[in-house]
Amino acid sequence: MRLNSLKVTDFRNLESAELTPSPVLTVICGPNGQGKTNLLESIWLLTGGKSFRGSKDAELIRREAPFAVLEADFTAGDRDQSLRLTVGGRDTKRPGRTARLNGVDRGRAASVAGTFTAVVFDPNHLSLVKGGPEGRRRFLDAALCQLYPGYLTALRRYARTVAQKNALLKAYDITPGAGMMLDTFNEALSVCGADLMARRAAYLERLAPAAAQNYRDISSGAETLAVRYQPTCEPGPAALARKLEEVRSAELRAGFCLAGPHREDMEIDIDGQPGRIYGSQGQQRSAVLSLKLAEASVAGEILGEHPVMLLDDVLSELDDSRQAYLLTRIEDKQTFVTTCDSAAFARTNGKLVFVRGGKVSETPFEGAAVPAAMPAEGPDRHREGA
Ligand SMILES: Nc1ncnc2c1ncn2[C@@H]1O[C@H](COP(=O)(O)OP(=O)(O)OP(=O)(O)O)[C@@H](O)[C@H]1O
Repeated sequence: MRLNSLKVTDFRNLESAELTPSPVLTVICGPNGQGKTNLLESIWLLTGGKSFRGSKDAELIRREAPFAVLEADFTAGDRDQSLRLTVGGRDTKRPGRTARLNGVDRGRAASVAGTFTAVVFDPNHLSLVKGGPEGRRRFLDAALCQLYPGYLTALRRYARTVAQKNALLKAYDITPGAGMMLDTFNEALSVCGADLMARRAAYLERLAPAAAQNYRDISSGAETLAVRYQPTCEPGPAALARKLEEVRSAELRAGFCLAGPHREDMEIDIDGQPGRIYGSQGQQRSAVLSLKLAEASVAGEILGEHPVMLLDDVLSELDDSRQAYLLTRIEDKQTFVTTCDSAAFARTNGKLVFVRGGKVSETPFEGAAVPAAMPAEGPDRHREGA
């Protein structure tokens, strides 16, 4: 997957901006609060997904403007395509996000999901290592939903059944025929739960070695990362049914469902120790980054098209050699990195793009600090065509 050009109008603080990225690495530089993440977010929205910042559509439109427009040319497989995404305000004829793909009106932006694909790292993803199991389950489920359309349906069915079972457990003593109803719920949960577990296990079997390799590369072989699935029980509906039977009386006491995919976790060890407890900030960041890069490569293997990588503020807390890995060794996947670290500008062999006050330029803004080590603009600075 390759983004060839992007035109942004009235999106957040980007009144009118154009970007011609490198096919490999583009480093988006600028001080805090200038619009770097906004530019990255605009690329992400081309996927048809919601903002990775959890923002509402109306917040995406430049203040006082009626709507925002994103126009992109990209290559998927061997095919050049164009996508126009409009974010309409409440007062416009078409509020919300709508899309035109190759000149054809496709209605809601979500309908183009899967056409332009990207994986994003933003600092909130650090909770993948630092936070509780829920975030790790969400990571797994979000990745699986992208890969297998049926997964979302199965997940929703499972969540609905868990909610119904929880309601029953809470009112167990006053519900006629509660025992039989509980059996029925457990039977349904063991079938659809085992299905989700099988998908998660198969996905992690591919993700874990890829993430471990990425971590070795980022840390120059100095440290290891191990990612392990912690399933609720052995695979298969029969094992899950047995597990649900085992916890039956505990569930009756607790008043909610205690076993199944909604209680699982994924263990993330750095150098043999739980990363959540013992990992340093830089190690935790490297671990999340390794997982995100692995998510993209597994998606690339399964879907036959490597997603574009969007790495927001990924360099902070990383030492020089880890930064160098990101700034110079990304070789064949299109990647965008934002940074406000002016020293990073000098070290990259990617294409530099400068953002200042909502304006985007391929040359530094007047008065901007540019390190002396930075060589003059020239074709060998960029790895285009690499
Ligand atoms: N809807 C909007 N209309 C106008 N400006 C907006 C809108 N939404 C956000 N902004 C502005 O965008 C700016 C923030 O941009 P962005 O988040 O891209 O910063 P950044 O360059 O990534 O900074 P940092 O390095 O601190 O992460 C803020 O000044 C904010 O006021």
